[in-house]
Amino acid sequence: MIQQSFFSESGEDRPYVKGELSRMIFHNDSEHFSIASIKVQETNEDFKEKSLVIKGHFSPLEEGETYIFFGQFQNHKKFGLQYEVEMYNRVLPETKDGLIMYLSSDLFHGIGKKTAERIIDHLGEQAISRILENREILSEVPRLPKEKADQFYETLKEHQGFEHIMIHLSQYGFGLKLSQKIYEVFKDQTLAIIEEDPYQLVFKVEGFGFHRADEIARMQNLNHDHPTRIRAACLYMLQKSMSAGHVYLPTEECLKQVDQLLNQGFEPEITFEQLSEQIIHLGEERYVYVEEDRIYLPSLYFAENGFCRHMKRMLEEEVDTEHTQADLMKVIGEIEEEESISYGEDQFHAIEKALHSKLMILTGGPGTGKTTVIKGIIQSYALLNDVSIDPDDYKSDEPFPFILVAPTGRAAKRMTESTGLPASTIHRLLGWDGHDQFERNQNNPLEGKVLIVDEFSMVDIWLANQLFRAVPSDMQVLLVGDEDQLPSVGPGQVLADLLASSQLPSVKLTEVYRQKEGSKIIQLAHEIKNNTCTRQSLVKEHDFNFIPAHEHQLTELITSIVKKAVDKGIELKELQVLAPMYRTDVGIHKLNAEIQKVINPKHKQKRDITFKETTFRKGDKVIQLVNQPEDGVYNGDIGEIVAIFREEENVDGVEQVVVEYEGKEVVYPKKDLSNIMHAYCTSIHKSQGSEFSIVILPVVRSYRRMLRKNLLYTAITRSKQSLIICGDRNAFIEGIQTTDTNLRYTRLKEKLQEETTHEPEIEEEEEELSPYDFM
Ligand SMILES: Nc1ncnc2c1ncn2[C@@H]1O[C@H](COP(=O)(O)OP(=O)(O)OP(=O)(O)O)[C@@H](O)[C@H]1O
Repeated sequence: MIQQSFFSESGEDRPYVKGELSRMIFHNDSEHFSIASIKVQETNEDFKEKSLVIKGHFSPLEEGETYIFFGQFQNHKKFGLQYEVEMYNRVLPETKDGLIMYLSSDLFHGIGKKTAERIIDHLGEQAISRILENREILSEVPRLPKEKADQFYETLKEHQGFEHIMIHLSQYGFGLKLSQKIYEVFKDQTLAIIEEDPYQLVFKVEGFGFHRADEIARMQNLNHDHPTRIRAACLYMLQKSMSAGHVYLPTEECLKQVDQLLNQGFEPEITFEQLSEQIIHLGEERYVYVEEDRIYLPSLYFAENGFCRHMKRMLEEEVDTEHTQADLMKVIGEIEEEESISYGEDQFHAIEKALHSKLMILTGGPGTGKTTVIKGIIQSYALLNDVSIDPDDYKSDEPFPFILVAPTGRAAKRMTESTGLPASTIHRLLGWDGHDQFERNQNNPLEGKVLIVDEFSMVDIWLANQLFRAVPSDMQVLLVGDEDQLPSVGPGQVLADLLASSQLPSVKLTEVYRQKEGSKIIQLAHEIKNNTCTRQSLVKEHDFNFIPAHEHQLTELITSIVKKAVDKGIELKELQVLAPMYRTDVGIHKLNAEIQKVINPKHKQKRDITFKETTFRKGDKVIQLVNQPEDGVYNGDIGEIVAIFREEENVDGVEQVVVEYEGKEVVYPKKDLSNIMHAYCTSIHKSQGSEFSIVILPVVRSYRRMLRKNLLYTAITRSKQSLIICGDRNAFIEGIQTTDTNLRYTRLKEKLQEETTHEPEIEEEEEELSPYDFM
């Protein structure tokens, strides 16, 4: 019995170990991760032992069966030598007699020795792989009734199909993990589908890119004008545009981009008619929604229309108040006395308007009193409606009337600190499951009287729709934000569109109160906002300094500033270097590496671990890069590495890094270290919603492509006490004079202004993909 190779070049030269599976030790369904032990029969590796533990991403294998495993040895400190499997193959009998014995075994009910002989006689020694590729050939076997043939095929597929498919997929260069994912979608149709139309991978397998499918198609000599190639390209372009913040693509733009993508180096060119025809087809199949001259991915189409409908629903309602203007004046007077404050005219107006509006937007730059107004609204509402603002006064089944939320954990924390009331992230409020389900929706709406959303500029169209799906019509909502900050990372520019539509009551606070306390940072922010900032504005003050530096001096300058601050006892979490780009000579990666060298250098008593090109060390400041709700950490959270464990020091037998995020510890097995990076320097985009005592901001010419007013404004407004800008004054001034021309394609403003909203043709619940699936 030796291995039957289904494919001639399945890697005879590759290192392998062949053996009988003696025991499955472990299997994790969601990760498709298995550990098993085998009795070794043969190997081309330098290994003389009789048994071996193998591990990798494969489904449970059958005990007693023989397999050939391709992979590599790993020396596990605790468990010794193990084999990490990259690919495997069940060993089938190769001789005719062996095959007959196998097919007539108990495994295949109703196939006796005679039938097995006939199968091999007619289909040859490659019978198994031939049948798996095309079940119809079983009809060539005489005296094999269809029913029996079907049953035989099903059993064969169950036992051989999966592995057969996995081997085939590995030949396309897919790893076991991706192959599993593909198999889960197409099951036994996998190979047929990929061979006929690899672009189905783009449609059906989450995250599968167009270019990869295109490569497979090329290997299969598929025509460059194959209809699904055109459709997949269109879908790909829409997904790409969504990552750039667009909610839709104008048809013409989409056609242009698809044309560029598809016609590179191909003759004859795919015509405009062919492209249009396939877009119509995509629309019919509901992979896209075409609305006039706009093309949407379905989830964004529903989000934009849904959000717009919710806005209109809220605006149709009146606020049910019985209090008079005199009542309001009285309670505001009481609050002013208690808080020793005298509200400015626009602040008073904001409080009054919010109390009378179902839905209102409050905007304003730093220090204009947005938080002061939020507190004023809550206090006035409580006094006028005779409700308590102490959560402890409410029984567990009695909802607290005020719901305070923000898009990020840090912004929510700041809200709690400034108002003294509980605040959470929007995701948590809505009971997000970490994928695409939200516990709260129109069938299970939020409970409370007043919803206040801070940092609303960071909320994308998709989250905005999810939030308002859960807002009942009798709730009052206040959206708070600063329109001059960067738009949301996700698609849309919801706050800007709402303001531009002029359909919602809004109040803009302009008078700066914190400036009165002598803050140059706030003054600078407002000068940038009002386009009045000049070189003269950049003079040194007690909380601000612009240190000129050439590009080649920058890294050294920044590391020395950080070092001095740390030596003075300033905590790392209070100090943040912010930069716009990752990969230049003075980019985020380089700055992180250099600062680490100075602040947390290699030390024999400090453990470290290297993952890809990064060395993480105990004491390093790190940032979480993805949402990990199961561990309570989210994209943008900053923490510190507090421990590094070796394989032999923990029950999981893998190297681990422990990061502490404000009192909460999260353990990362080595393979998950791509979820974090150093955070001595972070991107300005990631800093949205956070504040730091000290901000150090490098601004140099090589960042030019990124330097924009809203980006620099966002960076500057992150600093609370001290702002140090290092670099080139001219680059800075040019940056703040450059407005973002990368306009986002959204239709929200116009839709809000239209009297009726386009009704989706199918229910929102039918959505399958969310924009986050592509990000
Ligand atoms: N009417 C007022 N009279 C006196 N001080 C005020 C007034 N309004 C606000 N302030 C003070 O100005 C400072 C900034 O106010 P607040 O924190 O409410 O502004 P903000 O817009 O929320 O600022 P940021 O966006 O920077 O957090 C606070 O110290 C606050 O107490």
